[in-house]
Amino acid sequence: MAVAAAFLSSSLLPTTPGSHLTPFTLRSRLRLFTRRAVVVNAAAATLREVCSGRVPDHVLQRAEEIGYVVPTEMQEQSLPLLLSGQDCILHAQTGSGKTLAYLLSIFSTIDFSRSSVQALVVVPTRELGMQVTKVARLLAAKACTVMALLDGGTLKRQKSWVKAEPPAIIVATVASLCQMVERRAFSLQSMRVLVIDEVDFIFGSSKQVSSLRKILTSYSAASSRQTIFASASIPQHNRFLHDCVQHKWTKGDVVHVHVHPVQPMPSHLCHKYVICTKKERMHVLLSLLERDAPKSAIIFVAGQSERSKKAGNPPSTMVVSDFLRNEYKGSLDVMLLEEDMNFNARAASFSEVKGRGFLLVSTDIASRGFDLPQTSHVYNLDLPKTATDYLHRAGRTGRQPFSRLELECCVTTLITEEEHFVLRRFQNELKFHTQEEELPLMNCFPG
Ligand SMILES: Nc1ncnc2c1ncn2[C@@H]1O[C@H](COP(=O)(O)OP(=O)(O)OP(=O)(O)O)[C@@H](O)[C@H]1O
Repeated sequence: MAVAAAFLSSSLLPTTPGSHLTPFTLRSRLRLFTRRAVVVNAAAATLREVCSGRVPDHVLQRAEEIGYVVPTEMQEQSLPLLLSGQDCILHAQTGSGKTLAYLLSIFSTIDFSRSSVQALVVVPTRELGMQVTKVARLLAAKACTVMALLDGGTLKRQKSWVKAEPPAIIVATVASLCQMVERRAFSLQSMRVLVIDEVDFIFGSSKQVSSLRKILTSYSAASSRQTIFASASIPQHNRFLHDCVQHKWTKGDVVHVHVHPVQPMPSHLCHKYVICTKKERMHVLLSLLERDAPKSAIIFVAGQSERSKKAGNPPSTMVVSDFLRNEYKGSLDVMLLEEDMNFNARAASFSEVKGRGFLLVSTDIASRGFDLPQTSHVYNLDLPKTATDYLHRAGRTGRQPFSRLELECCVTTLITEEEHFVLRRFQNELKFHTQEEELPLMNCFPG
């Protein structure tokens, strides 16, 4: 199996305070790691072999039944480190299988017979939390309890459950977790693994950052747990690595597993753009949908501004989904996912979308971690705000690690003439190529 060199940036950290690495030590450390990775790859053909002796057999058996037989490239590179208990920053492309990697690390560490919170996975959105919980429960197969503490109305009930019988694994959003810990529903003193998924996103939110710091330093100590950060994008990762050690979010020997460091965008995705006016956008989208005939698609729309909310306007997501419900004549179900929907409606939308052909109209809440492997097309009806947002939106397609060539995975962005330079900037930053598409023939232009 081919190996891309992972870049272990822990090698960039001074091993003792004040010490510095010379280019020589850096080179020799990298050589050492590359050699070690090759050895691991030569010997490791299956997930079972990579995890052998570390992950309980019943979990590996469940993994195989689900279809996780061969490790992805990022799993091959990270699992030997994760399963040795090393603190890790998993920095790898969207759809590379980070969830399974950190969950296997959790299952290798927890004591299935103990009733205490031993592992915590922190996620930025309810939907990602629901997804991670589902995979964890599938793997655990009732050998331990996995509880989801996600924002919504059930927290009160969960407080009594968690007190009566603490689950071994908790998957939580930052706000729900802090609410529970502060109300002393449970303690994190016996936590042995802490995972922060989409770490750059959570750190990027000024609302969540102080709570996140508490989770990292006040509720338990880095020395008593394994800490794992995951994301496809960790801007200024050397700085982040430095902060991890400096602020004691991790142990001093944290490892940065950086898979495909020079190519953040998965290479199997194709990128296109169509230049049109804002007025033409929805009709252009309709024609694209008719022409592309996606298996399933996510249509990203900008979130509603406070000003527009105050003016009583409907959110763009609703306008677009109503338009598609009226005009789209294909067989896919039009679904809507949006921040302001209540918990039950969001949960229903999210579960309905699974298993059927869909056109999901959403804001960026669907751009992080969402795993809907049947998504063949992504449409950016509005240009994302940053290159990182583009990366995560694009990464909602092409998510079947071993059958990528069977499905055409396309990201199409609708832009005005004036926005073209922004797309070019994203292209340079993320190192991908976009191709201009002719404006598709439209049945009816807006009057
Ligand atoms: N070893 C494997 N064999 C087969 N499928 C796998 C394997 N590992 C992961 N997958 C599948 O690959 C898809 C992507 O995995 P996952 O959601 O963990 O990606 P990710 O790296 O977390 O992506 P993102 O950064 O977008 O959140 C999922 O559908 C998952 O079930």
